[in-house]
Amino acid sequence: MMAKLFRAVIMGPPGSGKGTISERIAQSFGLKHLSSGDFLRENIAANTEAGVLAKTYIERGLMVPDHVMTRLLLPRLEEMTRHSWLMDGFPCTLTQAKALNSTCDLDLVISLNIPYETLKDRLSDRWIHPASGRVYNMGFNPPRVQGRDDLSGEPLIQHDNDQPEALVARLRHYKDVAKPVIDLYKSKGILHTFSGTETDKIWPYINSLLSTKIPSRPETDTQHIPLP
Ligand SMILES: Nc1ncnc2c1ncn2[C@@H]1O[C@H](COP(=O)(O)OP(=O)(O)OP(=O)(O)O)[C@@H](O)[C@H]1O
Ligand SMILES: O=c1ccn([C@@H]2O[C@H](COP(=O)(O)OP(=O)(O)O)[C@@H](O)[C@H]2O)c(=O)[nH]1
Repeated sequence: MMAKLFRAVIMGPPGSGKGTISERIAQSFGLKHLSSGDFLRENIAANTEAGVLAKTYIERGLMVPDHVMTRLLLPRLEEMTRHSWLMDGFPCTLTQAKALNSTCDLDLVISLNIPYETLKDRLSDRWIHPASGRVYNMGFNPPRVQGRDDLSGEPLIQHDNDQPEALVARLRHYKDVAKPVIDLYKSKGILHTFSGTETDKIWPYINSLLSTKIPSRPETDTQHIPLP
């Protein structure tokens, strides 16, 4: 008999380790790691109508409007009827959370609470492979060849909005928009918050929580796939 499907969301400010932890969860528990950022990048690369629109916001360092995000993501999530998944980067706002709520019942929400100094240090040293969204950090998980993506060998870049000058505003914005979302999930009794400065120390707690919720691996495919 197939195990019950599991739906989870991971939230946290920029640099809190959502992508890093999502990869570990995907590998350990066989959930599909869905990333709003990867999905937007794919739509931009494919020049879809929504992708072209989203690009105009992302290029200016702005969030993509709620109606564009929900129109893009919800139909894709509805198609994922046979998979357990972990969503990273969505919902970001209360409007997005309410829209997601009307589409599916979440089992669990992970919220990461990481000190500002840690976020600043990590992001000022974050290197990204733009085509895939793979992230590196020169201390924590450096690429095999400096400045190059491990799989494609293509150059890595840094985002201007990861630098300390832009970070304060991004964090303030995150706090404002995330608070009502966190309150919503708290009131539903599905919110689990993890605090700390190192993913390696937080990970065992997340791992043991998920082990109580997902008794056996629901699927064998451990690949990180962007949404179909
Ligand atoms: N749920 C969302 N709502 C609105 N805009 C979004 C959402 N998810 C992603 N975006 C947009 O896509 C961009 C890229 O997202 P992505 O999550 O890859 O990177 P990011 O902004 O560097 O986030 P983080 O620093 O948390 O990893 C964001 O900067 C934002 O403009
Ligand atoms: O314990 C950790 C976890 C993450 N990172 C790095 O911090 C940056 C932000 O992590 P991620 O992209 O996973 O965070 P997100 O923005 O998705 O929350 C990346 O360069 C990671 O390599 C780190 O240095 N130490």
